[in-house]
Amino acid sequence: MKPFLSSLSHRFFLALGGVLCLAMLALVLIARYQIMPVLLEDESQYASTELDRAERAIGAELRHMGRLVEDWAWWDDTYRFVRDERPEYVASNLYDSTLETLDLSLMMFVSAEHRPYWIAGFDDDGDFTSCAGLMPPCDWARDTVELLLGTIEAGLAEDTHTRLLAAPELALVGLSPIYMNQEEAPPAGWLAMVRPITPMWVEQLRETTGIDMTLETLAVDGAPPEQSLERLSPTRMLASRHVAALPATHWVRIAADLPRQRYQSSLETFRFALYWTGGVLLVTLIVVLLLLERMVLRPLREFSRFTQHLHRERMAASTPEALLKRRDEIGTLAREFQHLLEHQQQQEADLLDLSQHDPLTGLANRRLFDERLRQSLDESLEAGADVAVLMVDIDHFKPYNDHYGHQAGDACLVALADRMEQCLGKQGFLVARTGGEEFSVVLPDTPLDEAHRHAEALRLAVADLALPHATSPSDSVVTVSIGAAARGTSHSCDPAALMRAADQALYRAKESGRNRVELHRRAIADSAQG
Ligand SMILES: Nc1nc2c(ncn2[C@@H]2O[C@H](COP(=O)(O)OP(=O)(O)OP(=O)(O)O)[C@@H](O)[C@H]2O)c(=O)[nH]1
Repeated sequence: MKPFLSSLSHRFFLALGGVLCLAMLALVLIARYQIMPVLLEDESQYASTELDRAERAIGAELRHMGRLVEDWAWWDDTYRFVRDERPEYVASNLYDSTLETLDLSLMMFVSAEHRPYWIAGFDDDGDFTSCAGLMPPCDWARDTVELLLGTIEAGLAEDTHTRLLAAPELALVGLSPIYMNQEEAPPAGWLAMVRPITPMWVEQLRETTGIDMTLETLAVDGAPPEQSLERLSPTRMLASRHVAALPATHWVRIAADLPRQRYQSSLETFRFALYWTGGVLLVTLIVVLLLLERMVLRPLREFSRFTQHLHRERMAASTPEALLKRRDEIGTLAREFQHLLEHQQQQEADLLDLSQHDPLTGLANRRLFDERLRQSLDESLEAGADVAVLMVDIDHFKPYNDHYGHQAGDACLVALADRMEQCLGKQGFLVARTGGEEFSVVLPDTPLDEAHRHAEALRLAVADLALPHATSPSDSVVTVSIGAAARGTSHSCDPAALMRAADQALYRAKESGRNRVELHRRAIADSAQG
């Protein structure tokens, strides 16, 4: 089985998949370390703004409280009342419906000597009590009264002063010095008003601000963190802020339950962008792979199939037309490959030609002659036909060479080869140069007598060339001696035996004076039989 990575498409798939994963990882990291912190910071600012609004709303209530306490404190009747000059003040002003109307749980008049002068308010059971000082039945107000007296003594209430009260109950407190016509100090006393922070009051604040807030008391040593943000769920968060209150060790915690709408919508937008980016990258990956498959891999596979076919079949095939026609790099490669292929095929043909032909005369060489003779013998045996061979040898060629030179000897060989080719080659017989000055001819489907006629014609044709041979002891021109043998239909023999028979006939021709044809008429024995 081929390894997975040996395929280009697999490698591209892995590489592009890797790029896709890296891109997605980069997006996730950007989201985690760049976008999310910005979103969370934006959310913190939103929470801070909402807490500011809540605090401003409470501040507005406190200012309203301040104006109310000032109105009463700077009223002449109040001034005279705390100076013991208007005893009917209590009966005409300090009754339960007054406090109910003003939404107060306690009103306290303090004398210039910092003593509770008059206390009016609702006790823990909601009963209205009114007392000339801190005494029964106004004992329920002791803690608040002492806390407020302490504040006045600490000099905090030289001007109108409002604070949140955290204990003993959650309330708004307004303190103001009592003056006649807003004259300057010393004041005739102080007036304190306490407005309880009831669930209804908080509900009103929620409606006014649109913020789902709660207020609660917190008693801690030291200052609590000014602001905190707790993300309760993907959709809700709890922002809280601590506001200083009375007594000094206490704080009022404003907690706002806020929607995480902005964060959620930003997150949604980002997720949308992320999914789209991922989707686009994925589609790009698929398109790139498809294009790669179509434009590169498929032609390459076709090319590879072609070369495998070429290798297997060893045939003179041509590169597929579709590849040759391409205008891209693969087309260039295919055309270059085709040039190489043609060049190689040409070289192979040249080599084959060289390996089968004699370079001097261009005739078939011994290798091709042997091959063709064996083929002719096999075919004629099946067809029941004769096969004849001629062995042709130039007479006295050594003296020719010696006299005219080797080059002239070569020219003589070429001239004789041409003549033999004209004489017999044109008739379809294979003429071969099988030795230095020796030629052989194979004559398929030719009985010995007919071979004799061809041999005789050849001998005369050579003599007709009239190539002068001044040093020949037997003639004045170049002549040849020919030995002929044939394998009849009645018996079989191997090529060597047939050639030996022809050679014996040639020997006799030489012995008998040369420039003649001799036939081997006896039965030819196979080489194996000796
Ligand atoms: N020029 C040339 N001479 C060749 C070539 N091949 C063989 N020869 C010569 O052919 C001659 C053959 O001589 P021999 O075999 O002695 O016989 P011959 O002189 O032809 O005499 P007979 O065959 O008996 O008639 C030698 O001198 C070789 O050098 C060749 O390619 N070119």
